[in-house]
Amino acid sequence: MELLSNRPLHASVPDKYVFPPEKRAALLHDAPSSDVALPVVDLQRAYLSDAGRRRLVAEEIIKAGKEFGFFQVVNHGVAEDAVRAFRKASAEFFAMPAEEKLPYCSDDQSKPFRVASSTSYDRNQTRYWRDYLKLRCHPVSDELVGHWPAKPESFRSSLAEFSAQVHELAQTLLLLIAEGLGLDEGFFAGDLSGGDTQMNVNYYPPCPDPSVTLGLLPHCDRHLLTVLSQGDVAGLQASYRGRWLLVRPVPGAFVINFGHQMEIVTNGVLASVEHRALTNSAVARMSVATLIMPKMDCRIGPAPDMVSEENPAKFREFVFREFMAAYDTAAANREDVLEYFRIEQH
Ligand SMILES: O=C(O)CCC(=O)C(=O)O
Ligand SMILES: [Fe+2]
Repeated sequence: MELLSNRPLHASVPDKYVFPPEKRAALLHDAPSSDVALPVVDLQRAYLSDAGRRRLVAEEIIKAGKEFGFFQVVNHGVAEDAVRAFRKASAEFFAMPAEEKLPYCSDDQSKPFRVASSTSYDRNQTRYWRDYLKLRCHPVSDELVGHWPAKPESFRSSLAEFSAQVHELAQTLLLLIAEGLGLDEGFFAGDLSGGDTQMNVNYYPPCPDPSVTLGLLPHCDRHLLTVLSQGDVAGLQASYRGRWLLVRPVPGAFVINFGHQMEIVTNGVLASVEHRALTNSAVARMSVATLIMPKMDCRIGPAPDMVSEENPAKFREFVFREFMAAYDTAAANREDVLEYFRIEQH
C-alpha cells in the first residue's frame, strides 16, 4: 500500500489526487467568514458540583450545538501531557520507515488497528491527501492493546491514557447535553454510547498545491459524538448556513461535533453538520478524532421527550447496525444516508 507518509516530501501533486474544479476547496462557496467564530465553551464549571452553574454550561452547549453543530471546549479535564504524548507517538508512527508500517496497512474495516491512505468516505476515484490510523480504543483490554503497534515504544501506553481521559470528557459532555435538553441524566449512558469506540488519527502531509486537493471530502460523522484534537494547524471547516467556517485552532481545546445518531435521537434538534479538511503546503497537520458510538444492536429513534405535536418524529426506529450499512452504501453523503431513515412529513 502506498502511504503519503512514506515519502518525506512531495514535489508535485500526482494526477490521481487532483479533484475536479467544482470539488476543490477554493471554489466551494467560500465566502469570507471571519465575522463568525465557533463558540468556545469553558467546561471548568462543569466539574463543580454547583447545580446552577452546571446548568449554565449545559445551556451554553445546547445553544452552540443548535446554532453550529460544532463547538470547542477548554478546561475540559484532559491533561495536556496526555494529549501531547499520544500526538507525539502518532506522529512518530507515521514517520517510521515504510516497512515498519507495512504489517498494519489494510483496507479491512474489521481490523482493530490499521493504517491506510486516502479514501474512506466515498468511492470516488480521486484520492484525498491523507493517511490515517483507524483503531479501536475502548474498552481497553489486554487483547485490544495487543493489536496496537509495539512501535513507537510509547504508542500503547500513551493511547490507553489518552483514550481513558477523552472518554471521561465524552461522558461529561453527554451528561451535560442530556441535562441541557431536559432528558434523563442517564439518557446517553448504556447502549447509546456504549459501543466500541473508534479513533481516526488523520495525517495530512504538506501538499505542494492545496488548491487542487482535499484532505477529507465533506462528510458527516456516523456515530453519536466526536471529540477531536486538531492540534495547532488549521484545516478543519464546518458547514454553516451555506458556507464554510474555519474551525480556528484554540490551544489545548477539543472540537466537539455531533454524529448522525445525535441528530436522530434528538429528533433534529442537535444536527450532524458536514465538515471537511483542507491541506496546506507549509506543515503536516494531524487530527485525532474519537468517535463515541452506540452498540451495534442498539435500537435508535427519536427520544419520546424530543417528539411533540409541533415537532413530530422525523426518523423511524432502526438498529444501529442498519445505519452503518446504509452509511457505507450512501458513501457518507448526508442526505443520501438520512433518506433511509426519514419519515415523510405531511
Ligand atoms: O482532520 C480533521 O480536522 C477532521 C477529521 C474528521 O472529520 C474525521 O476524522 O471524521
Ligand atoms: Fe468527521
